[in-house]
This record gives sequence, structure tokens and C-alpha cells, in this order.
Amino acid sequence: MVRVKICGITDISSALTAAEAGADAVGFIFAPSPRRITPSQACRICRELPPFITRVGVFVDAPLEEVRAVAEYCGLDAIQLHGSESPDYCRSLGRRVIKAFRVGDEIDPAELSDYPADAILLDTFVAGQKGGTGQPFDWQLAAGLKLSRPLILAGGLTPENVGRAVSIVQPYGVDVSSGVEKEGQPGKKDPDKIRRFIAAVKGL
Ligand SMILES: O=C(O)c1ccccc1NCC(=O)[C@H](O)[C@H](O)COP(=O)(O)O
Repeated sequence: MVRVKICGITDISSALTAAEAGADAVGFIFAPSPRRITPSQACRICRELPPFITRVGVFVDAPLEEVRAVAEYCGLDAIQLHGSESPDYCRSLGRRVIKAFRVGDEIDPAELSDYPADAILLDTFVAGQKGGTGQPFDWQLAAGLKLSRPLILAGGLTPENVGRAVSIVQPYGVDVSSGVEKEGQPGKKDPDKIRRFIAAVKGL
């Protein structure tokens, strides 16, 4: 079954809605973003979540020590990197890592395969934005992609389009942020959209 990560969580209620609806993971943004959260807020949410939900921290070119400290403090299970972090940076983290690559007109499978992450996330390239763009890329570019690590599809997914995206790309998992938010309110999740997104992926 395709796994679901609900990203850009900023409050306990949305985290619990995601967990109850069947999300496998939730994400916290520790980088400049309208969805940015402080480590102490994220820590409080992590403590309220039930077991078996993966807690993911999202960072963009943050100092290694900062990432390690936040991961330890919040009890994060995985780190998601959305910047230009080097392979050595990734190895030095000593944690499970999801590396985001932003897709424009093409995908270079060798670049993805060479990076020492536990999973590869494909997101949409939008100049000046590191993530949470709400824009899809051409899913055909990722159709048939053979990687040695799990592939997570992101970028502009919604309850309405995720079923088609999954059928084309057949990813290990999907990741959504703005597609499950209240209209025009970045960081404010819509419980109904969260439920409909997860149901669309898992056929619930
Ligand atoms: O969501 C953000 O604001 C963000 C900012 C900086 C780096 C990463 C960010 N989000 C990471 C995610 O995992 C998002 O789910 C992913 O980019 C997809 O976003 P969306 O297109 O809004 O569903």
C-alpha cells in the first residue's frame, strides 16, 4: 500500500486528524516557510502522536549540529533535506534521511541513485522556493523510474489528483502540504482535505 506523509504540520489537532485518518508520517518544517514551526512546538506535537507514526523534520541547508540537536530534542525518526546538502553531509547525520530533488524539465536517474539517502523525494522545481509550492511536475518524467531506494512523490498533490499521480508513478509514498490546507491559508490544514487525500491514496 502506498504510504502517506502529511507535511507542514503546525498544530496538534491536524497531526491527530492525520494519524486517525491513516497517515504513515507527518512532517515539521524547520526552515523559512509560512509553515515553519519551532522545535518546542514540534516536540509537543510529537509527544501527543500515537505510536507507529513516523515523525519527519524538514531542513534546508541547516548546520549539521542544529539538525542533530532538533532531531534529538523532538525525537524525530527521519530527516528530510530540501537544500543543496552534500552526500557527506547526509552520511554525517547518522539518521534516516529522505533527500528531496526538485524536478524541472528532466530527471537524471544517476544523480538520484548516487545520493546516499534512505529514500528519494521528487518535488517540483519552482525558482526561489525550496518546497511547499503547490505545483505538480510532469509525472510522466518519473513513470518507470527504477531506483534502488524508495521513491516518494510530492509537489502539488491534492485529494483530486493523487490517485492519477499514484497510478502513473507508482511510488513508495506520497507527500503533501499545501494540497490539504485551507484555501489561501498556508500552514492551516483542512481536516476534510486530509481525510479525503488519505482515503484517495489508500482506497479507504
Ligand atoms: O512546505 C514548505 O513550506 C517547505 C518549505 C521549505 C522546504 C520544504 C517545504 N516543504 C516540504 C514538503 O515535504 C512538502 O510536502 C513538499 O514540498 C510538497 O509541497 P506541496 O506542493 O505544497 O504539497
